[in-house]
Amino acid sequence: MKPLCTLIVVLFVCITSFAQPPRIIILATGGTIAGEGASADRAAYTAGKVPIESLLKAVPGIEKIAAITGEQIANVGSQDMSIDIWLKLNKRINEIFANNEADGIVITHGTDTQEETAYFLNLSVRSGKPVVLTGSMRPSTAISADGPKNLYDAVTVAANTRSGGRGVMVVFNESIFDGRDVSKGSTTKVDAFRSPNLGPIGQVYDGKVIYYMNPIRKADKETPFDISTQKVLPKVGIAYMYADAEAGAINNFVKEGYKGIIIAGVGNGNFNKAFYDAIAAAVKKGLVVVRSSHVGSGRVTQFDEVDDKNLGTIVSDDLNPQKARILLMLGLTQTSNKDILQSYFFKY
Ligand SMILES: NC(=O)C[C@H](N)C(=O)O
Repeated sequence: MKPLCTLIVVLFVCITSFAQPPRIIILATGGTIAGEGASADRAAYTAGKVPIESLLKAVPGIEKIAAITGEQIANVGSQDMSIDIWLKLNKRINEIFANNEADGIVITHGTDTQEETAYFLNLSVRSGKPVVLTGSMRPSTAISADGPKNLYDAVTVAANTRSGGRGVMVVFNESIFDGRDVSKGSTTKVDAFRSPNLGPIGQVYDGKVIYYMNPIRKADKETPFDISTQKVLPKVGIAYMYADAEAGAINNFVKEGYKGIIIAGVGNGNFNKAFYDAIAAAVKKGLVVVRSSHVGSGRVTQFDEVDDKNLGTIVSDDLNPQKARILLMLGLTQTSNKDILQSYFFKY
């Protein structure tokens, strides 16, 4: 009789836990998805106005995918995204997963800096559970606003059991992107995101999630970037190289006490003599200088036209300058050893 009772209890627990819908928490930060304008076009709209409760009301059927709760972390246009908000997001996400409050998280976010937040969280969230960012290109008050569909798709992806262990993702216009490679590729179009080195890792279509690949460059549970006690991050600036550029930005970063500089170089992370001399001086002063490129895709490789050994620079691999800045800021919270920092750029 006893084993039979145990079996019945186990079956009951299994059935009731299977019957539970996935629990998704939406962390809202603002953006055009929460944008509001006076007319049905995009003229003079303001990003980051509408609260998460109203965004959810505009998505019919979303309650059938998951048990959803919303929290307002911030309400800004993502041009005003800040390290403060990043640290707040990181803390709340790690807390949600540590306390088993949700099976997945969706973050609504402006598109301008969405790729940066996605990569920051890809490096710093201590969990393999799904974290998905989304947003929109048209404000909530515009004709054919794309926010409700993107939010529906993002929740669909976050609630899917196959979405775990793929790092932080961006879901936009029915594509699923790896948070490391994704980049904004159009200033205005609804199809705003690209993954310049990989392509999308999957698709979400009519409520179905299909994956084509699994990103391996992610930090997940083993992240070395524990920033739970961090109030600020080491300052890292970006200097943009172009024909006949002067090195004022680099010299200013040194003067202002920055700890690192990313060079948004031309081609394979190249720069002119003015940059070379300023970089050499910055490295002598102890700043970590990383060569990246503003080309938009491809790797920056070591020891080609620039002698990194002699100059004391390291390379970003295929991270664009704004993502290289994030990895260097997080890396510098752990070490200032250039070999270790370079190994981060080849690993993450
Ligand atoms: N489409 C958008 O979300 C653009 C807006 N400036 C933002 O990043 O918040």
